[in-house]
Amino acid sequence: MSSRATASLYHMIWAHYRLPFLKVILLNLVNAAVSVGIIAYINHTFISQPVFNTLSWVSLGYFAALVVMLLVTTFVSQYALTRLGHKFVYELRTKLVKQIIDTSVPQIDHLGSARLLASLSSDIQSITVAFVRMPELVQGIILSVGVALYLGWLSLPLLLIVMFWIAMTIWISTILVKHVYAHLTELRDINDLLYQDYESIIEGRKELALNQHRAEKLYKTDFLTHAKSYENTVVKSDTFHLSAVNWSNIMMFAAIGVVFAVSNYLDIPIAVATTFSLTILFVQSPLLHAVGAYPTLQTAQVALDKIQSLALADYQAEFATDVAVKDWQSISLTDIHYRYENNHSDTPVSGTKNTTHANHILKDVNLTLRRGDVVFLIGANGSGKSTLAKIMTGLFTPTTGSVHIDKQLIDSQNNADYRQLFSAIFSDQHLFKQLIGSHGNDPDMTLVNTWLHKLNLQDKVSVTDHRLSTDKLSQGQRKRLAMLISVAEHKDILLLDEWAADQDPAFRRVFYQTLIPELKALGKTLFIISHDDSYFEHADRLLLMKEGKLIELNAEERQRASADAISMLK
Ligand SMILES: Nc1ncnc2c1ncn2[C@@H]1O[C@H](COP(=O)(O)OP(=O)(O)OP(=O)(O)O)[C@@H](O)[C@H]1O
Repeated sequence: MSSRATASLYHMIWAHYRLPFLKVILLNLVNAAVSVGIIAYINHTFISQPVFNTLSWVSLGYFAALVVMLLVTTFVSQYALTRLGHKFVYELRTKLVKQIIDTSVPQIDHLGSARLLASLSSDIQSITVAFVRMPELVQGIILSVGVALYLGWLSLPLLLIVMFWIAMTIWISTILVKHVYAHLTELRDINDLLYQDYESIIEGRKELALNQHRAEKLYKTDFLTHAKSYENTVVKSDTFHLSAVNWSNIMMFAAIGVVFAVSNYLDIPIAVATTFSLTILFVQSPLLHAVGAYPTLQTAQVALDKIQSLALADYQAEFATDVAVKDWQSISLTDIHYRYENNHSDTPVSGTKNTTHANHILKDVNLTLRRGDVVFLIGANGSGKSTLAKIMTGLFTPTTGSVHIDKQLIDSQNNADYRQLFSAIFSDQHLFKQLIGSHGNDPDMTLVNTWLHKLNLQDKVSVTDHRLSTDKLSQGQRKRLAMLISVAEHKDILLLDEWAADQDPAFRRVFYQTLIPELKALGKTLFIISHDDSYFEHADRLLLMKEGKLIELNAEERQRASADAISMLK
């Protein structure tokens, strides 16, 4: 493992938890001092006594007191480190979730839920395990240093030889551990692939149930390959880890032989050699646990690197709950171009030259939305309507061009505030069961109950403590429920992306003829993406999106669109 890579985990702990960490180190030092005290006491009182029966009850009493002190200091120091570790993990988890909330929608779309869930579950888990094992590493190191000081005081030459032996042991062990790290990094990448498989299996459950060939292919070709490769890699990783632990374990026993051989050669008293051997046996377990804990720190580092590679937004504690401009009159989109970052197709869009704008989904879009407008946006599939809706709502940032609310430019500083003006219902709407009113207050229940009836949901859904009783509804009913949630939010602008497409003809008529005027009467500005040519007359303005270009239709064109929308879209 590169020391640069590990540095960042330690750096993070040091940067944010310096004081508590120093407290933990201090507690470990006390614990190491008590441990060395016990060894010194055994050496002085038990081993170096000329005759064994000179031992008194008082000496045994002191020894028992030292053992109790060791018990207490070990517990207290480990407890302090464990608490610190879990605090670190809590803060990491809570910050990560807030960062995901604050990260731009295109970046989250790009990462996909599988990668994010892998980080939220397995990366956090890895870091937690590392912290649970960290006391062993810290205590092992501190204890070894404390014990080395005592042994150096007893016999420096013997200590130097023993240290050389242990250093050689650890050096070879580190070479083995490097392989562990390489396999752990590989394992983490395989974990991402496994999460993608889990996602496909859960999200595609209906398609897989209907097509067992696809299920078999997904299971055998993708999932089993990834699961097998995980198994192979984890076995390799564990083998190197076990080899490192066993190598260290056995070489520590061999060190006892070295101690006696060297003592014999250098004429070092047998009592000193015995103390050395006893001490090696005493530190063997903590030292080996420390060596064993090291890979978990490496896994944590891999996890931390993975979290950092998600390129999430910087952490900030606050939520953007202000509104950019309260009494706004217009929103203007000027010279907007938009290109999806992951759309690497070099194929020029038909009829266009391969200029720098060739792959742009939106091309030179200009639009002013006035307060109170009811705007319909029509256009062929894939023409860019939803993309425009996402730019209008501030969910996407235009590749070039600008968005203004009145005279104020929307930029990264005020974009989150600007978005608070909108409620939107997209095709992949997520239904939150908790109703929220304007500015995060409780919803106006009179309004909610009225709209529950208007949306004809009164027999399906009830609202208790501002919570919807269910979201297990048909697709069309779910869209109506989304409308209820939006009405309760009481935002200035409501954006509907083909909302009526899932409604039956009777309710579609209710929507265009009754609900739109009522929403307008509530003071809302409506931006509605629609294919329903028989209702275009209900719009104040009709816009047409054609291959990424936006055109506003005049009276004559609107009549043509209502009569023959298909010819207009072509
Ligand atoms: N996440 C994405 N990554 C890359 N390209 C995308 C992405 N989403 C959409 N596109 C591209 O952008 C184009 C416009 O998509 P958009 O969803 O805006 O169309 P639309 O007019 O709303 O279509 P529809 O009527 O089918 O909903 C599509 O042709 C597609 O090629």
